Amino acid sequence: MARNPATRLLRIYSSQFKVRFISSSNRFALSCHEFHHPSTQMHQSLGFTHPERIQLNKCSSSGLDFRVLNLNKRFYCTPREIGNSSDSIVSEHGDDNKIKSQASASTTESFAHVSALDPVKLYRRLRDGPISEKLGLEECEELSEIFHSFARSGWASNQALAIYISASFFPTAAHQFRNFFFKKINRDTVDYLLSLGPGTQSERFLFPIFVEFSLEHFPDEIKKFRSMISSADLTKPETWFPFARAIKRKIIYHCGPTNSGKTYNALQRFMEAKKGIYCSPLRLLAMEVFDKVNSRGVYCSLLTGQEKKYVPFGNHTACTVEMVSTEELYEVAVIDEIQMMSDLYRGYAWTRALLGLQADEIHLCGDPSVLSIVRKICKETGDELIENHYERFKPLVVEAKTLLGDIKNVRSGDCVVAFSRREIFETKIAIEKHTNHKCCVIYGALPPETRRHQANLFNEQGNEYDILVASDAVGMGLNLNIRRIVFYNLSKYNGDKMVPVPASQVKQIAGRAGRRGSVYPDGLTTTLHLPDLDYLIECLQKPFDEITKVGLFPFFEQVELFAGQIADITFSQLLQKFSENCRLDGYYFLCKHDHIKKVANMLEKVGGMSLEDRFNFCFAPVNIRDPKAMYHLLRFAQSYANDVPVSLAMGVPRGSARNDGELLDLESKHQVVSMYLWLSNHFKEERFPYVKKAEGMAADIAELLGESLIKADWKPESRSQGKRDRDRDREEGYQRPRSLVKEQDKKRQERDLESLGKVIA
Ligand SMILES: Nc1ncnc2c1ncn2[C@@H]1O[C@H](COP(=O)(O)OP(=O)(O)OP(=O)(O)O)[C@@H](O)[C@H]1O
Ligand SMILES: [Mg+2]
Repeated sequence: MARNPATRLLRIYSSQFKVRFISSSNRFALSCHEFHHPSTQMHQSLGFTHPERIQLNKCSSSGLDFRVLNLNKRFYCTPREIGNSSDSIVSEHGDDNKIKSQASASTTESFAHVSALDPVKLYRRLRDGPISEKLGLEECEELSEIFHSFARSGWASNQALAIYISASFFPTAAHQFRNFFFKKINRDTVDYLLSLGPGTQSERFLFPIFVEFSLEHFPDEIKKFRSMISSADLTKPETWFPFARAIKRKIIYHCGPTNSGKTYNALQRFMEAKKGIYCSPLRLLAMEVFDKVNSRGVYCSLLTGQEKKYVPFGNHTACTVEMVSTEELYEVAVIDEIQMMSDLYRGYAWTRALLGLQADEIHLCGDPSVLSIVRKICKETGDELIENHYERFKPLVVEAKTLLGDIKNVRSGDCVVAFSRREIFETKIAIEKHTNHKCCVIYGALPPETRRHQANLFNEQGNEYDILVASDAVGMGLNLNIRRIVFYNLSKYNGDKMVPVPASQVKQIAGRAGRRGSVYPDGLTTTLHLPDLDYLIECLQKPFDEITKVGLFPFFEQVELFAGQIADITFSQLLQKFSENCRLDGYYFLCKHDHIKKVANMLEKVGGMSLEDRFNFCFAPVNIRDPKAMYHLLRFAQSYANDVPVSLAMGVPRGSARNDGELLDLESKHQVVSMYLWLSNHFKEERFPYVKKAEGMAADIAELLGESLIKADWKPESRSQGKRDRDRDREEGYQRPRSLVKEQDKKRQERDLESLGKVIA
């Protein structure tokens, strides 16, 4: 009669161990205070110390599989090994592959067939089989560990998306799967799973069974998630614009570095066309084109988020890229600064313009970084692509001498670029105090009108305003009379910490110097501090990175469709869910929208707003770090939702600013007025009856700001920068404006004058 292996084992082991037989089945628990080492060899090889806790996972005619719990190691003994009491060899299932394979070779005999089973069959066998016999405590523990690891597996959760098990539902599904398993598992499967242990192997084994289980148990969840996913489908964005697809478009990519005539050439075609649209990255640039084109006798209207200037009989429009219509037909469209498709926040506007414009000819102007992705897009859209490559009119020369850390070394025609408002004002004040130069100032928070005024003041020859102090706001496309760009520093605050300014941005800013047609056709660039020079040179020499993804953002209709799948959720949560679940093709990314979510959160307080109004309000141009501006936006939304005329309820100061606080207040007030104008252009105009008043206020504030900047000789503050700078000063010991410097200091000083006169193409 075949002996029960357990009994045999017990007997064999009895000669070596003192074993307490706990389970009535062939599963054991040995507690090690009763464990005696069978031989010195075993004792040495395992290094057991008393007391040990042993769990026997498996004992059959093929051998003994057990785990030393307090070592958390698994071992396997073959019957021969077990039987040979004097030479007991115990193999460890662990890091040692040799031992592992020896173990699994033995395992093969008993339960390896489980791994070869078709998961569908295995699942059905489990499902239709009897309720499983009770598992031992230790076995339960280990199985639990395996399932726990499965439920937390990123791989499994990711794979589950393919059968429409969402990432948020996956842990629940995995838990129910575990319960099912515990109820229905059979001995071989337990043994096999235990032999795999928690981790990759068991996950790979369990997953197909999980799929079968899920398909049968969660049809509703799967259906729901499937329709949610299909409503958050952002794949194939080229199919969103069937009218553009119906046109055989000719795309001309004007590809080259700054100051190479890209925009100029595109605008030539724009002006020749019967009907044209120019899409600008900035209001200021749209205004510049609007002026230039009209001055050439081509009637051109202006359309930005804030202003509509219709020129009678005009068939041309200069607009900001966000405002471009994909419904109108044009002969020629120009999309300037096309590399902005990859912008993390605003990229979607360029992508939409490229995919959706209904134009016979589309001129793209930009650096080469998105050329290969534009090629791919044109393949998908079926458009013809023509590439025109450009070189800089004049080389940009790096002055290796730098300003030697002394701002007094500025010269007429210099533009000093700094990356914070505080540094801009500090520089302006220092220059005006220590030299005979006067400064114009351009930075992002200034209204475009004021920036334009400052730019004109600087561009005009024969006045004392011959230095420009600016932020990276001068970086894009503008044509200024700059002889030399001087980088005050080359690092900036990214909202979290100081980081080096990206090379592409450095190139773009430096490219403002020596524009063709300006009074200084030879461009120079340098840094204030010598140690920053190498980084400047490095940036200018660096080839353009190839962009691999461009931005997308859903239309309202897509968000609405998605919202239909989910009940009782705030708008900000809805956006979050959308971003978690949306599907995108390989070379698209979903644009960041944290600022939109912040506004959405604030607007939660406003009841009675339709989803569409909410969506559109969230795009209003507001500085989310400016509490005053946020307060006014909330007020506008409340009035709008309550169906009462939206009032401005804000006064304009009588005179120009006398200190930085007042200057900040003017900036902030202009932003509120600008927001009002934007809303009036995006919602029913009759609900915003004070547009005229707002336009007047915007002009007055812009003028006051201009006057204030000319007078400004006070120490700058800033809404958030002040605190940040204080924190930074505390942390790092403020000596002078940060630069990249500290780390690379010594190395660079050695090389400084070597690169004198270095010419960068
Ligand atoms: N063929 C030309 N004749 C006269 N002026 C030109 C010509 N091409 C370009 N320019 C002038 O050269 C300057 C730079 O040209 P443009 O603005 O087109 O450069 P860009 O390559 O678009 O630069 P960025 O990348 O900085 O936008 C402009 O003032 C433009 O008017
Ligand atoms: Mg340009």
